[in-house]
Amino acid sequence: MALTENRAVLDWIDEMAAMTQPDAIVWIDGSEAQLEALRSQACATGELEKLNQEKLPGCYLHRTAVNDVARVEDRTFICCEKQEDAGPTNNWMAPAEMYARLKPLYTGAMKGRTMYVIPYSMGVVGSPFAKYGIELTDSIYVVLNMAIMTRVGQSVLDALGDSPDYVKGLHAKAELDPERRYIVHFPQDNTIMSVNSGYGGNVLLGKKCFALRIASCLGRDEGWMAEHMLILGIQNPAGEVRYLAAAFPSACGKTNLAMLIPPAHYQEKGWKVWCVGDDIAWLRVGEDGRLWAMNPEYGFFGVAPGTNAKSNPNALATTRRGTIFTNVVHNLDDDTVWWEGLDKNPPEHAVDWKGNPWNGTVSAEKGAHPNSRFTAPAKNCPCISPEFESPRGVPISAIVFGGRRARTAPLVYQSRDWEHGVFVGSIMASETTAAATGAVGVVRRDPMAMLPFCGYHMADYWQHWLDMGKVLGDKAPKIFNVNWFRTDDEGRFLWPGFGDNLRVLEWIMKRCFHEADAVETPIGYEPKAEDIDLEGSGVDRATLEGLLKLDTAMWLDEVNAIRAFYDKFGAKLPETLSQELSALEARLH
Ligand SMILES: Nc1nc2c(ncn2[C@@H]2O[C@H](COP(=O)(O)OP(=O)(O)OP(=O)(O)O)[C@@H](O)[C@H]2O)c(=O)[nH]1
Ligand SMILES: O=C([O-])CC(=O)C(=O)O
Ligand SMILES: [Mn+2]
Repeated sequence: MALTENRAVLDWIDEMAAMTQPDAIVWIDGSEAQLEALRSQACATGELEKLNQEKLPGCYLHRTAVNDVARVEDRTFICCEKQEDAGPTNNWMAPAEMYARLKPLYTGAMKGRTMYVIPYSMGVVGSPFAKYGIELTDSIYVVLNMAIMTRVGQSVLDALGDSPDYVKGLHAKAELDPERRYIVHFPQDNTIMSVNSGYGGNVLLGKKCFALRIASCLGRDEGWMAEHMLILGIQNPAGEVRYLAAAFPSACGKTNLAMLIPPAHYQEKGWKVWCVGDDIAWLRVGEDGRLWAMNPEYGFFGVAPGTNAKSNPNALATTRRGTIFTNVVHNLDDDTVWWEGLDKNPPEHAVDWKGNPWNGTVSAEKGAHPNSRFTAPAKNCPCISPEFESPRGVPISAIVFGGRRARTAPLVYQSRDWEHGVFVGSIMASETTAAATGAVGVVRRDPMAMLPFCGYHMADYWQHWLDMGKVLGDKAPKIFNVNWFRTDDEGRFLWPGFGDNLRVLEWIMKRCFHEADAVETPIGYEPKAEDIDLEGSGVDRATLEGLLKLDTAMWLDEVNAIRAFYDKFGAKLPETLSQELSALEARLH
């Protein structure tokens, strides 16, 4: 039975059902009883496996198809009327053409299956900043993941009332055919269509599809920003909590930074880090003129490999109940899960992510997929911020950009002002990871970590950042860039990373509150080596100085690479950014 009388919703569902032809339609009301029944059903069909309920209560394992393990950027489209509005970094097709192409793929796709109707909210239900969506899917796995990642159910429909203002999402697994896989966004229609995939980033439509690609368009039109950013609060020994938002590309450390545990001597002094969000931030100018950030999500869809009791005990603790694991190792001895980097004891009797028998003590092959994930409730996180459910979010003092750069980028630098900071974000580059299909370890430009997620022309997006800076004026957050991934000649990381990153965040926060000095360099302001606390880090002063060092020749090459990248944007490139590039070049000479 329908859970709403909203005509716009009911008519759309009728239309989608007529096309996909499901045997039944089930509305997700958000009740635990309904979700539990779906879990049992998914276990009966093998879609989920129930794990050891003593060690991992409420936890389940799922495997995707072997050719469906990451976001597919080459099959992701932005379908606005004019190609120039999608820009050179997005795949584009005219909406009418794309609708026509998709129609046969969806026609009859749910025959013999059930269509689930998931009403969901990005943000606290009823808050003025929340936005609502409805996802139609034929996958129980999607329903159960959405119920962790977003707020779902009747309350969302009640808050929506009879408004037509919601984002439509249609997902069908179809044949899981990679040749006919499409992740498509129609910004003018607030519509998302995903077909032939069952991997989270492609099918949990509230996440990248809505909260970034569609929301970035809404933000442009409505004067706010949707960003691929974690949000965290840093409590200093005086008890003050200051917030920052940080954009790193996929699999470059957002979840880890968001849940950071301070080094021992920081803890002794009273430092604490609070997690508000680990992947997406919606940022608005508050009544006080400052920039406020809220996390529209309700859970974490985190990278499993590398997560362990030392690197990220908070993330690990978060995954110990109510979590769905995808494409990790199933340890048959005690019915738990394992992944590379969890500990040094890979299980002997296990099943790998492909579903094959696997013996971790002898196998040369990885047991978990490098992009295997956990879907865990945010409330499980031991350091979840008391402001997590605050409808207005938290005030942001610093914005931090970062990526994986083996050489060029120093450990940290501060931009000269907002405009220069936008430039710093626009020139971000990072070595690619397993979070998207394609080669790993290749340097690519990933402006503001939004290359795969910006729903419109990237140069217009940069202009939007510049415009936001004008509105914020002297209340704008300070903008920084970090790089935890610099390596020595043998390819070893020079910086310990993880909890030790707080040493850098401390300097960043002090800069925002005029409590620390800096050295001016051609690329921006860097810390004096003595202003980074190294006590207990295992890093010596010489190494730190190396981490902060600039190679002018390398940066001049970088200038050329940036110019070539900027050329792609033609006349739309904001004048301010080309001026910033020339100014950087002049300072380097
Ligand atoms: N060397 C080093 N590795 C790190 C650090 N932080 C995270 N990593 C590794 O980077 C990988 C990805 O980290 P995450 O925190 O999951 O990345 P993310 O940005 O949240 O990724 P998405 O969920 O794809 O957006 C993991 O294998 C981590 O172990 C760090 O400070 N130093
Ligand atoms: O969307 C996904 O698949 C996971 C994610 O957070 C990212 O890739 O940034
Ligand atoms: Mn992400």
